[in-house]
Amino acid sequence: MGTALLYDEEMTKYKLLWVDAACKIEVPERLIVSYEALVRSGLSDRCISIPAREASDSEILLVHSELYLEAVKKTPYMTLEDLKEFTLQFGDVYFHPNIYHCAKLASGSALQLVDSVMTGKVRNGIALVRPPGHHSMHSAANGFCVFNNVAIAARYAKQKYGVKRVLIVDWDIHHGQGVQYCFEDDPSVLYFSWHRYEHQNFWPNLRESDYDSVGKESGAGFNINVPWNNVGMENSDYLSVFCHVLLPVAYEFCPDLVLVCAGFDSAIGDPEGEMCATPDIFAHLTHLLMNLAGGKLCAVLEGGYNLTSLAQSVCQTVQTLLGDPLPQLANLRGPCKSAVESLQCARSAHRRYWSFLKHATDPPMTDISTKHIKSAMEEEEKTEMAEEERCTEGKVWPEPPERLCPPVCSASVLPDDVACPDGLKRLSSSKDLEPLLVSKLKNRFRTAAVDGDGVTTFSRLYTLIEKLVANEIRNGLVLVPDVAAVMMCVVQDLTSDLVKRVLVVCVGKEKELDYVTTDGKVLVVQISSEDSEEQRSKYYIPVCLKKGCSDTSGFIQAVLGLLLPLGYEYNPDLVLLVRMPGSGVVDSMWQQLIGLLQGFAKGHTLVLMQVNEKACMGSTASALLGHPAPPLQDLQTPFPEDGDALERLRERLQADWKMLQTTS
Ligand SMILES: NCCCNCCCCCC(O)(O)C(F)(F)F
Ligand SMILES: [Zn+2]
Repeated sequence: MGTALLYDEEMTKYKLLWVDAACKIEVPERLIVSYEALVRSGLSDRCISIPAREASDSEILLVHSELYLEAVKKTPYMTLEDLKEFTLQFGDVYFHPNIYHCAKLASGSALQLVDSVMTGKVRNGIALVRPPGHHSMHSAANGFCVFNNVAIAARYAKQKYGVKRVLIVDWDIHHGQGVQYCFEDDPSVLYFSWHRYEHQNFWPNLRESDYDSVGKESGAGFNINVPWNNVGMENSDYLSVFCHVLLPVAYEFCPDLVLVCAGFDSAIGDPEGEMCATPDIFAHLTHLLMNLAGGKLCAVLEGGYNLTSLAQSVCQTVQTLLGDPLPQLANLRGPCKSAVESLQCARSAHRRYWSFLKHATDPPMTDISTKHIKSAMEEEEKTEMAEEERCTEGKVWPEPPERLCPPVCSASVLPDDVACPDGLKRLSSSKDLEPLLVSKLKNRFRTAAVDGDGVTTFSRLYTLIEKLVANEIRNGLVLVPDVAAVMMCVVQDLTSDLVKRVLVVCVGKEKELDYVTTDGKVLVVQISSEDSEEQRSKYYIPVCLKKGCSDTSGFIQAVLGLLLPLGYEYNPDLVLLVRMPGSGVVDSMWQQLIGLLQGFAKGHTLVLMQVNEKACMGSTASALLGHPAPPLQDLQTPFPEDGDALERLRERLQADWKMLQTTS
């Protein structure tokens, strides 16, 4: 299934008609450069074009009052003076004779996108719209917004398709207070927003944008605010909040539909955000949401005012929606102190509502009243920091790297008597191994793993790895008689010259890994039921789940809160996913894991499985081919000892691995 693209040039046909410093950045070119970048890069041709339509009155009334709608209806007939007068009653927004028409098209586009996804016409999609929506309220326009496009879409999806749970992720740099007000008492809509806040010194300067606004009445726990109290946030800060706040809650919430308030003013170069995250971060933010709700994801444009970073960010988002390999994010150095404080506050504010956050620790007590003093000091500190160090609009950043699709998506190396799963390309050709390597294999493994056909298996396996590294193949599946033996061998010899860093994810445990490299060329994360007595090295991380890998709650918590942050920081060139026989891992969890690991090493994942587990080859192949993983159903509360152990493990490791930091 494809990716929908909604765009109508009619939505470029309104603009600011008078002088207003607050509104001058919201220009038609925002939409034009975004769409043109998609056309120039060939991405628009790969999307399924869906026409925009006007939202009807009843659809707009799902969120807004009749009073407000009737008032806006009059604006097309207003004189310039009337429009100015009408605008005065609202904040940081402007009206234009054609904005009502465009606002209906913007909301209608979001609804068209929901229809296309919910009817299965497409898997996911994006609507490039203006005016944006997330600030507009029941009876008020605000912050360039007239109708709340995403809030209307959420209500529409529930009403028309009986969607039970909607997740709204708002990565725009401003707080979508309109969305928060709309759903704050509604447990069926989980609203997550991060936003520049600076202790209430940044627009819209609302006390209720802080982390302690968690929702009201039955909606308590379903509103998550992560305030950024400094500018200059980077990729590490964004990913840390996804791994340690949003994703654990999102997986526990288990939404049927994901809507994204896709504002790109949170990218580097934007005059509003003044952040430093690069456009390719949106490739990963999108990817991390794509295994929720069976892949049903609707992104709707909100803000974004630096036309260069906006266009790049839109392309990065669309390329991920299309399933292209992800760019490697280099030198993630962990969240800054202010970000750790924000994420720790958000986690502790939500600890009582989400079992996946149960072990969050409280931030050191700094009562709110001292906050403005602190921020003044930080302000002082920042100005001391050389001005050019901070991100300003003049900031330059590298073009996002090209994300080439290898000619072959998924290859397999299987024993001759095992049928190849649909969609996988069987690798039979294999160049002969150097005799030296064969003899090394032979004398290292006297087991059957390296008898006659064993050498064939090895030579095919090495060929597969060479093709992965050469980006001729994206990922692969290998079935062998003895997984543990082959893994040891592959890892030892692999890191010779072929790849610089291998992330080995070992699911289940047969026996102690009797080697551990300490040079950092291999990072092993082993998830199993047995505790490993001692902590070997920074590069061997055993995660123990009391009930073993069949405990999906514990497993997904370890993946989100430990494996993902580690993987991002380690930034491997190859991921070796080893499924030990009898691990007991649940199929949907296995597919989720493969899906999430695609975020590393440009998707170069090599799955190693034992021949006697060939029954799960089908679901493995499906995940490797990029099909969305099935939702993790009815997740139980994780076992307290596992939650505690994970928290302790993070605290112990965070000195070496900055991305594990959740406590300041
Ligand atoms: N220096 C100019 C001050 C501007 N203050 C208003 C900012 C509005 C932001 C709107 C947005 O970006 O959140 C949306 F997504 F809605 F478009
Ligand atoms: Zn914004």
